[in-house]
Amino acid sequence: MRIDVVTIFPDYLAALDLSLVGKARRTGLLDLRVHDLRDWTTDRHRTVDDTPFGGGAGMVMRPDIWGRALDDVLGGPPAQSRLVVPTPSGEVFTQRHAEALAGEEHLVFACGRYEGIDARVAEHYRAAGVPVSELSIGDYVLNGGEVAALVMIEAVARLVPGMVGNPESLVEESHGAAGLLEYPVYTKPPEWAGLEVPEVLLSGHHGRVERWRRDEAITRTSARRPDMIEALDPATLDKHDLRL
Ligand SMILES: Nc1ncccc1[N+](=O)[O-]
Repeated sequence: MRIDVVTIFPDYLAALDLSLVGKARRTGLLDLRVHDLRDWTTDRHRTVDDTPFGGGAGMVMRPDIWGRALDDVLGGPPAQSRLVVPTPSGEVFTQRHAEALAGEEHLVFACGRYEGIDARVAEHYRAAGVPVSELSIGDYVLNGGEVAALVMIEAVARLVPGMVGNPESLVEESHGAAGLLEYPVYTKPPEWAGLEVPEVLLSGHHGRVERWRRDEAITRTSARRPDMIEALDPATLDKHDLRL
């Protein structure tokens, strides 16, 4: 998979050189490239924004600059690229989106700052046949799309086959295939601060451990995310032998 990120703060994406994504880059699983939008400016001040038509506070990022940058970044191989625009006005990014994006050949993240990117940019590329996803990581306002891009890239990259050591661990985690929050986890020492590890986990009885974990996942999800319980389809409940 190839991922390009276009931003006026390329250093913000330096975190991607660490841990999972850093390893993927070294092993070639992930071809990740970060570009400075200002490299496509032509004026002395390397300007990327201007005042909004219709008035209002703040500045809007110019379509012509973004157009030159995205034409270059989208233009090369592979043939099918998806443009991802992190924005608070986007569809909320979930694990389902991460799974879908992990199946793409090429993702291009356009990180806007200020009041955002001129709306014609997304419109232009959609009309040109480029799939465009305007996605939000949550209902709060950041100063730009870079942090959101980091979040989405990490969520996507770890699903790329070969990225995570034990793919099995991807199933049980929160928001995983079962559509539930993960059960509580424990490790040594068996007693800490006067608190014991649940007896069943020390029993060595795998069937009972599995049952306890499933029940804990349901209890936790019901308490913290009743919306997720509502969204469960009966097939999932059956498949994972879950009883509400
Ligand atoms: N929440 C956000 N605020 C600013 C830019 C992008 C954002 N997002 O969620 O993708």
